[in-house]
Amino acid sequence: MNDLRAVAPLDPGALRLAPKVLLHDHLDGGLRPATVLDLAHEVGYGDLPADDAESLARWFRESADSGSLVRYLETFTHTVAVMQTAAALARVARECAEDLADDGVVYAEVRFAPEQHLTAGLSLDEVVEAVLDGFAEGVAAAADAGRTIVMRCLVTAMRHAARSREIAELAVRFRHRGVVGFDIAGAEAGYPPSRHLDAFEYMRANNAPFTIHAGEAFGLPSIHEAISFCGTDRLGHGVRVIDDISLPAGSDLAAHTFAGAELGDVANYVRDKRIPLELCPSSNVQTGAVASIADHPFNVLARLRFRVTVNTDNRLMSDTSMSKEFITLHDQFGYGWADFERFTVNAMKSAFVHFDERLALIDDVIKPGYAVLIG
Ligand SMILES: O=c1[nH]cnc2c1ncn2[C@H]1C[C@H](O)[C@@H](CO)O1
Ligand SMILES: [Zn+2]
Repeated sequence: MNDLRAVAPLDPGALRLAPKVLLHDHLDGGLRPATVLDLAHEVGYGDLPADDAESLARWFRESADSGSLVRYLETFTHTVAVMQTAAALARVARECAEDLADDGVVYAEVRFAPEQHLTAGLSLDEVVEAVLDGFAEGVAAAADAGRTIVMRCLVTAMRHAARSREIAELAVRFRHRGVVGFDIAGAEAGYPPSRHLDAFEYMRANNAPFTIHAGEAFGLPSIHEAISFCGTDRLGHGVRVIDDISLPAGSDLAAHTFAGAELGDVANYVRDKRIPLELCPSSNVQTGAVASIADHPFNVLARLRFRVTVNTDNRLMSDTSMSKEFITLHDQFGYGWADFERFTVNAMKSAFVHFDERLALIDDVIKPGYAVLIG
C-alpha cells in the first residue's frame, strides 16, 4: 500500500499547530505592548519608558536582558501599575488566553500575585475574580476563532513580603473556580522558601498542590529547601539542579547521552520522585541563571530523563511564546516532534488539574495532535 504519511517540517506554522502545555507563565509578564500603552492612558499612568508599542516592546526586552533577576524584576513595576482595576485585569487575562490559544497552547496555568493588584481598592478575591472572568472571555473568544484552550490559574505570593499564608488560603478558597495551585516568586537570594513554611503547610493540610520558584538566581540550597522542608510538587525553574550533577570532563551539552554522569542526593531525589522542572530557557539567559542557550542544561536534564517541561515565564520581557521556545530548543539541541511530544506529555502529567482531566487531554488532544505531525 502507498504510505502517504510524512513527517511535517518543523517550521513556525507547524509548531503553531502542535498542541502545547504551559505550566509557568506570569500574567503580569505577558501583556501585549499595545495594551500596556492603552491601559496606562486609561488610568493616567505617566511613567512608561516609551510611547509607542514597538519601542516599548524593545525596552522590556532589553531591560530584562540584564543578567540579574533583581533588575529583570524591576520591569514589572510598569505592568503591575496598569493592572489595578477589575476591567484592566480582565482585559489582560482575556488577551492572555487568546494569545496562548493562537499559539497552539491547549492547557495553561497562568500565575500572578494578587497582593500586587490592590492599590486601587480591589480585594484579593475581587482581583482573582476579575482574572478568572477574563480567562473565561478569552477561552470563549478563542473557541469562536476555532481554538480550544483550558485556562487555569495559580496564585503567587511575593517571597519578600509576608502575605503567603493569606494567598495560600485564597488558592484553597478558589480551588473549585479555576485556581489550581499556589506559588512563591520574586527575588530569590535572601528570601529562602522556608520563610513561607506555614503557607506550604496550609496547602498540604488541604491536599492542595503548589510550586516554588527555586534554583534560578540562587543555587542548590534553595532547591533543597523547596523539596525537603517545604514539600513542593514542582520546581519553578529548578535549573540549578545541574550544580548537583557532574559530567565527564569535556562533555558536549548537546550530546544524545550522558553516560558517566554522576548525580548527588538532591538531583537524584528530584529525578527519582519525578519532580517536574518548569524550565524557561529564554528567561534563564536574561536573568543570568545560565550564560547562553548553548550553556543551558535543558538537554542534559532531558537526556538524563528528568521530568523537564518547556515554559515561557514572561512572554513580554523575553519577547517569546511557546512556539519560539520550541524553535530555540530545536535549533540548539536538534529536537524533533517526538521530543516535543514527550515534553508536552511531561507537562500535562505535571499539571495541577485532576488526573482524569490530565489523561483526557493527553489521550484526546496531545497524542492525536502529534500523531498528525509525526505522520
Ligand atoms: O522568573 C521569575 N523569578 C522570580 N520571580 C518572577 C519571575 N518572573 C516573574 N516574577 C515575579 C514578578 C511578578 O510581578 C510576580 C508575579 O507574577 O512574579
Ligand atoms: Zn517565573
